[in-house]
Amino acid sequence: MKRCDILVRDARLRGCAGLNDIAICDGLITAIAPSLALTAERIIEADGRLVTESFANPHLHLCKVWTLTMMEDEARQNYHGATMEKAMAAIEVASRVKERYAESWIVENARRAVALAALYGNLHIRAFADVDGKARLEGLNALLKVRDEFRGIVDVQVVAFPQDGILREPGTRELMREAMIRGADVVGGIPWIEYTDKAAAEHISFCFDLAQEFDKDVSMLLDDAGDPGLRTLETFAIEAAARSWTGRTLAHHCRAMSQYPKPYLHRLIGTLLAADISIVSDPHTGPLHACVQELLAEKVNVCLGQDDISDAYYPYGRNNMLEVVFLASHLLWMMARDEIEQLYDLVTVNAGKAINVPLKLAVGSPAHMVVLSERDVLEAVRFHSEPACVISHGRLVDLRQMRELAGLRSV
Ligand SMILES: Nc1ccnc(=O)[nH]1
Repeated sequence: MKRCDILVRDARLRGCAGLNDIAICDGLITAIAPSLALTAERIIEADGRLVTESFANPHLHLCKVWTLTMMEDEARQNYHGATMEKAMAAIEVASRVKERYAESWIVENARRAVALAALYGNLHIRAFADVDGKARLEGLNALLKVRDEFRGIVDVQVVAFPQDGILREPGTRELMREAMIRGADVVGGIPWIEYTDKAAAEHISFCFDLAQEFDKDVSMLLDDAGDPGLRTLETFAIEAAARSWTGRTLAHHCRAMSQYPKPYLHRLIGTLLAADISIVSDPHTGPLHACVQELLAEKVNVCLGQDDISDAYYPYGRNNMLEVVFLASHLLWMMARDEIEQLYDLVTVNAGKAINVPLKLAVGSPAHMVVLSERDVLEAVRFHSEPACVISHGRLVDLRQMRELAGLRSV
């Protein structure tokens, strides 16, 4: 009888009647069919439980995780709000912590957050490291280290992120370039916080120059406040199309979109589709959101992110993407059965596409998957509990070790 590395028996798959076996060999899914006649190094009895591709988090400020406790009490009230003032206040409070930035403690915090991600089957993270005069390259160096530690378990894409702006902050251009030389995976940006539209356009143009020079994807936080006058998403989309950076750009937040006049929104959606831009919305750090339903209806690739874990912007979070779906389901009032299924796609297939990681439970795909404890998507979202098994790159993740690294007691 033929042999494979891992055989998952009697898995329930989304959209499939009956149960299937899944064979994994050399990191790939090699067969999916009922009752496969194979032996394996490891056999996992799914026993009718739901098995899907693993989760991805396309937006996490990983250098800031667990910095909330480093802030004074009064500053902790400044969570992200709908207004420009509140958004800027959170950035300002977070920025004070950065004077104390040191690679050593950021590594420890980030390790804990990435281990939590592994526990929840969240195996691909686009992780932002602040790159500016205060943070210097401490956060970036820390995240590069953690990326290497978790290689093969959780894939971390490190984004060089000019949190305080580029034109506003002299010296940031040089730091961004140095970050790319040191091995950052993605060029980040935040043009909406520059002082003028002209400066925002220059910010975007600088980031694309860097991305083209280093052949990297671009991820930008855009229009992150409830002001319909913020329109850097459009400038970003036009630039992406002009440079043929098709499918290589991800737009984060875009909250202002919820207040755009409808005719402008529809024109904008056309521009997004032309450049194949993905949009990630983070339900936790609301209250305003990109127009998720409208974008989905027009076939824009939308996904959901975790954004923050216990920092100036958001006090909770644990890298559990089913928890993100649970919250999004309430905030977006997407609770019909087909809508819950759609939300599940936003943290699996769509999230993977947004960060250029193919996540699909199909023959020939890399074997990144979760064996959940529940039997269907509705129950999985209801409980948003830890998967029973997590497989990354065709290998079983040691969940006991991940619990330890995450600082949780073993059960
Ligand atoms: N939610 C956010 C976290 C970090 N930086 C931001 O600008 N926003």
